[in-house]
Amino acid sequence: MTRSVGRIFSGFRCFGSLPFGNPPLKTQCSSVLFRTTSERTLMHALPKIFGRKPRDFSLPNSSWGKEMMQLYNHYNRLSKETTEGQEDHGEQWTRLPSYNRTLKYATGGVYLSKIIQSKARLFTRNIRDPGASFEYVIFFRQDKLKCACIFQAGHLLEGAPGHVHGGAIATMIDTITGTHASLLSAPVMTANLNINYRSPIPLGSTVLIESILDKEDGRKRYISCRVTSTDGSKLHTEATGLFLSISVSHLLKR
Ligand SMILES: CCCCCCCC/C=C\CCCCCCCC(=O)SCCNC(=O)CCNC(=O)[C@H](O)C(C)(C)COP(=O)(O)OP(=O)(O)OC[C@H]1O[C@@H](n2cnc3c(N)ncnc32)[C@H](O)[C@@H]1OP(=O)(O)O
Repeated sequence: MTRSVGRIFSGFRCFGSLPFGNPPLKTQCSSVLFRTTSERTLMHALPKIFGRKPRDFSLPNSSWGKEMMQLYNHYNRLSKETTEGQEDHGEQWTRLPSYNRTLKYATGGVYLSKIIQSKARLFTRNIRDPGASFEYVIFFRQDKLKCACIFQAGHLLEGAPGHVHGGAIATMIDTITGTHASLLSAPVMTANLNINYRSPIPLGSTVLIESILDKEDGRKRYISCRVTSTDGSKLHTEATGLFLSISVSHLLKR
């Protein structure tokens, strides 16, 4: 089983270098199987009817506040400007789409997602109420040396009264640094995470989480991370993490 899963995963391994466009929902043979216009229309509507179109959680929704939107627009502009034919000086940013089961939308992942805990959902994307918990969007710089995440912490993430739970902050740090390491060499697992909490984050506020690649050494990726106010003036949290690239068989061990 491990070998066949490994074959499927060879598609998934490309995940880190994917252009993060739309996930491959349509079957390649659709134009052959569905000849008439009405059949084709129905076929295209089906995923919507049955809700199979994946929701991209990193797009704006009505819960996003002014600060969240301002920063989102800022990074979005930096993404668009460079794709409109300007020279790439390594400052080109790309928004990462975010699904509640990323595995499902990678090449061959639909089968793998059935084999590995089919009911599993990404921890940070499993609350439907917009704005209640983790609202975030990650952008990465094309040279992959840097990621930036805009995070708005909802009311379900309370730790100290009126402030964000340290575990929720750790979750976000693991998510950004883990995603960053995955972009460099998917799949990875967190081996070590060191966190210093410097100043509390008010519940409902928006913060900026930036990660940088410190060092690569064989299977090891060392990534550090800072959580600051959106203008960068106040340091909330800083962290360093070690991520190890793994083989898919590691995920199937019990
Ligand atoms: C996963 C797929 C990703 C797909 C891509 C998705 C894209 C984005 C989608 C959605 C975003 C979500 C992103 C979230 C990310 C979250 C990630 C997590 O939270 S993962 C859960 C928490 N982590 C664990 O449960 C690990 C438990 N630990 C282990 O499984 C193993 O210990 C592991 C894999 C970390 C290492 O085990 P070994 O057997 O492969 O390697 P050994 O031989 O032990 O170590 C190799 C080298 O690393 C050093 N090393 C290992 N652990 C270390 C440590 N803790 N500190 C320092 N060095 C360590 C060793 O000393 C050794 O070094 P020498 O080669 O001898 O120089």
